[in-house]
Amino acid sequence: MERKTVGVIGAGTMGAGIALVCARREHGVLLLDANQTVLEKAKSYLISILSKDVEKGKISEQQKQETLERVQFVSDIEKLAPADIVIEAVPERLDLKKSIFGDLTRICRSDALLLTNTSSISITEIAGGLTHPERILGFHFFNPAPVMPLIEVIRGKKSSEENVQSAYQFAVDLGKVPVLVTDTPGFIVNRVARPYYNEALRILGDNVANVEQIDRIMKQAGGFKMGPFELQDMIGIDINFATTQSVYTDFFHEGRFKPSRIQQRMVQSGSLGRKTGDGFYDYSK
Ligand SMILES: NC(=O)c1ccc[n+]([C@@H]2O[C@H](COP(=O)([O-])OP(=O)(O)OC[C@H]3O[C@@H](n4cnc5c(N)ncnc54)[C@H](O)[C@@H]3O)[C@@H](O)[C@H]2O)c1
Repeated sequence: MERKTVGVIGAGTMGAGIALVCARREHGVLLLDANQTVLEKAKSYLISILSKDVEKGKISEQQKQETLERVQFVSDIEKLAPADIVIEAVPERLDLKKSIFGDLTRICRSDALLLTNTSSISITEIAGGLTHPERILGFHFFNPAPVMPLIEVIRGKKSSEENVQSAYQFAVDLGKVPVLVTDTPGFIVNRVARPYYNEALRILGDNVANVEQIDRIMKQAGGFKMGPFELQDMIGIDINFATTQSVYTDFFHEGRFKPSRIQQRMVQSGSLGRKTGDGFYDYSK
C-alpha cells in the first residue's frame, strides 16, 4: 500500500476520526479547521484514543508517537497543496462545500483526488460549475469513523471512472468496506435511516411516548444498538437536521421526508447534542 498525504478539512466530529483512520494506516495527514479550539480538541482526541490503544497493548508507545507525528494541524487551506487526496468534512452546507472545492481545484495538484464526506448533498451539485468535476466524489464515512466499517463511494454525474476506482481502492486500503453508490438523495444509508429519526420525532410530537421510552423500546425490543434520540445527539442535531432538509428538498418535498419542527427548534436554540453538552439528553455532568 502506497503511503499518501491526505488533507482533511474540518476537524469536528467526523474530521478528527477520519484523520485518525488515515494516520493509523501510515498516511501523512494535514488536518485543517477554521477554528483553533477545534484543532486543539482534535489533537486531544487523537492523543486520548491512541493512549487507550497503548493501555490495551494494541500498539507501543513509540507507535503512538509515530502516529501522532504523522498528523499536522493547519489553519490555512493553501497548506493542502501537496495532498494526494483531500477529504472535506465541514458542515452540511452546499455553499460552503462548493467554495471549498473551488479553492481545492485551484490549490491542489491536477491528479489529486477530491472527496466529500457529505451525508446527503448531491455530489453532482457540489461539483457543478467547477473546473474539474471529474475529480470530485462522495466518500461517506459513518460515525464514529474509526469504528464503523462502511464507506459509501458516491459517483457524481461527471466523476471519472478512474477516480471512482482510485477512491474505492483507497477505502479498501484504509481497511474499510466500500460500497459504490449513485448520486441520489441521502445515498443508501441516510435514505434508509430517515424514517428512524423522523417517525421517532413524530411520535414524540404526538405525545405518544417520551425520548427515553422511545430509545429504550427501539433498543430492547427492536434490537437497535442506539435509540433514535441517542443517535441524533451523537451525530449532532444540526447535522441530522441539515441532512433531512437536504433529502426532503432533493425528493421535491415528498411528505415522508418532511423535517421536524422539534429538531428545528433545538438547532435554533443551540442544543446540538453531545458536542454542545445538551441535546435530547444532558451531557453536562
Ligand atoms: N456527524 C455525523 O454523524 C456525520 C456522519 C457522516 C457524515 N457527516 C458529514 O460530515 C460533515 C461534517 O460533519 P461533522 O459532524 O463532523 O460536523 P462538525 O460540526 O462536528 O465539524 C465541522 C467542522 O468544520 C469546521 N469548518 C467550518 N467551516 C470551515 C472552513 N471553511 N474551513 C475549515 N474548517 C471549517 C468547523 O469549525 C467544524 O469544526 C458534514 O457534511 C456531515 O453531513 C456527519
